Amino acid sequence: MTTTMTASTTTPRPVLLISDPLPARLTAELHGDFDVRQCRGADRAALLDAVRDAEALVIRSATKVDQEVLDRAPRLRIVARAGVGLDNVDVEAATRAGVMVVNAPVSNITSVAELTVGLILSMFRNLPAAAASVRAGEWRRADFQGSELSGKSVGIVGFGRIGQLVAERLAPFEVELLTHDPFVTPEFAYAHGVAWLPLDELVATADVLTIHVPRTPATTGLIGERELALAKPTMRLVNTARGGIVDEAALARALAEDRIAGAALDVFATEPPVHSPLPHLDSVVCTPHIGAGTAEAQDRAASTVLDAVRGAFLGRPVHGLANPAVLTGNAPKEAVAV
Ligand SMILES: NC(=O)c1ccc[n+]([C@@H]2O[C@H](COP(=O)([O-])OP(=O)(O)OC[C@H]3O[C@@H](n4cnc5c(N)ncnc54)[C@H](O)[C@@H]3O)[C@@H](O)[C@H]2O)c1
Ligand SMILES: O=C(O)CC[C@@H](O)C(=O)O
Repeated sequence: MTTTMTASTTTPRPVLLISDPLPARLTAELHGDFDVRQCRGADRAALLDAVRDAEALVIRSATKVDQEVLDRAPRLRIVARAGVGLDNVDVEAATRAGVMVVNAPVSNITSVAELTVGLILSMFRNLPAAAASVRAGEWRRADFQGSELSGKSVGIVGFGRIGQLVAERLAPFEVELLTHDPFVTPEFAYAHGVAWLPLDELVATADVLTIHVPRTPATTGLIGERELALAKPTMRLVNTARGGIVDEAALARALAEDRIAGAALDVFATEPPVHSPLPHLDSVVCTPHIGAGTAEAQDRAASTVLDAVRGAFLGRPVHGLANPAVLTGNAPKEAVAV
C-alpha cells in the first residue's frame, strides 16, 4: 500500500521533518500534504528525538544522517538534501534501511561558481581589508596594491559541474585554465579550453588553486602538507567545496610561513571554525559556508526537494535518486515501490 496525498480528514498526513533552515515557501507548500515538523539538526539530541515519527526528512548540510539516525527512524522513507553535497548522509546505510536519498545536484552550482570568482578577485585586490579600512575612516591607498588576475594560471581540482562553471566564468579574465580530475579525460578538459595535469604538477603551476571535489574518504586531506610544499609562494588557495579536503593545520602553517600567498575559505572541517586560526590570519578571507546562499539557489533546491518528497508519497518515480539500488534488491519499505 502506498500513502496518497489526497486530502482526507481520516488519513493522517505523513510526518515530514525539516531539520535545517529552508525557504518559507517550501515549508508553506508542504503544509497541505504533510504534517510538517521542524527541529535543529545540528542539535543531535533534538534530531534523534524528532526523527522517531518522521516519514520524510528534509535537510541541508548541518544535519548528519548516519546509522544512528536511521535506526531511530523506523518510518523514514526518504531523506531529501536541499543542496549538492551528500557527505553528511550515510547513503549506504540508507540503502540498507530502504530509505531513498535525493539531493538537488544543480540547484546551487551557479551560486558557488560566482562566489568562487568573487573570492579570487577579493584576494587579488585585498577587497575585505581595503573595505574595512575605509569603514574605519582611513584612506590608505598605497597599502592595498594588488595583482591582476589576467595572465595568471588557475588550477581547478575537480572538473565536475562546479569546476566546469568556474572555468567558463574565468575564461574572459584571460587566465590559463588547468585542471586535475582522475575521472575526467584530458580530451574532455581540452574541449572545455582547460589543460589536464597530474595533481602535483597542477599545484606547482597554479597561481590560484580552487577546490571543487566532493568530500569522500579519498579526498579528505587531498591538499595537505606535501601538496602545499609544492606550491609557489605566490599561490592563493580557494575552497568552496568542503572542509577537510584541505588539511587546515598544514594550510595555516603554509600561510604563517609565507609559503603561499593567501586563501579564501567558505567551508571548514568544523563549522563554525571556532578553534581554527585561519579566520584570524590577514592573508585569509573567510565566508560562513554561503556558496549556496542565494535566493535563486535556495529556490531551486526547494523545488527539487518538493518534487522528490511529493513523488515519494504519491507513488511516482523519484528522479535523481542518489541510491537507485534502494529500488531493486534492497528496498524493504513499501513506499519505495514507485
Ligand atoms: N560551499 C557550498 O555551499 C557548496 C555548494 C554546493 C556544492 N559544494 C561542494 O562542491 C562539491 C562539488 O560539487 P559539484 O556539483 O561540482 O560536484 P560534481 O560531482 O559535479 O563534481 C565533482 C568532481 O570531482 C571529481 N573528483 C572526485 N574525486 C576527485 C579527486 N580525488 N581529485 C580530483 N577530482 C576528483 C569528480 O570526478 C567530479 O568531476 C560538492 O560535493 C559539495 O561538497 C559546496
Ligand atoms: O546546505 C547548505 O546550505 C550548504 C549547501 C552546499 O554546501 C551544498 O553542498 O549544496
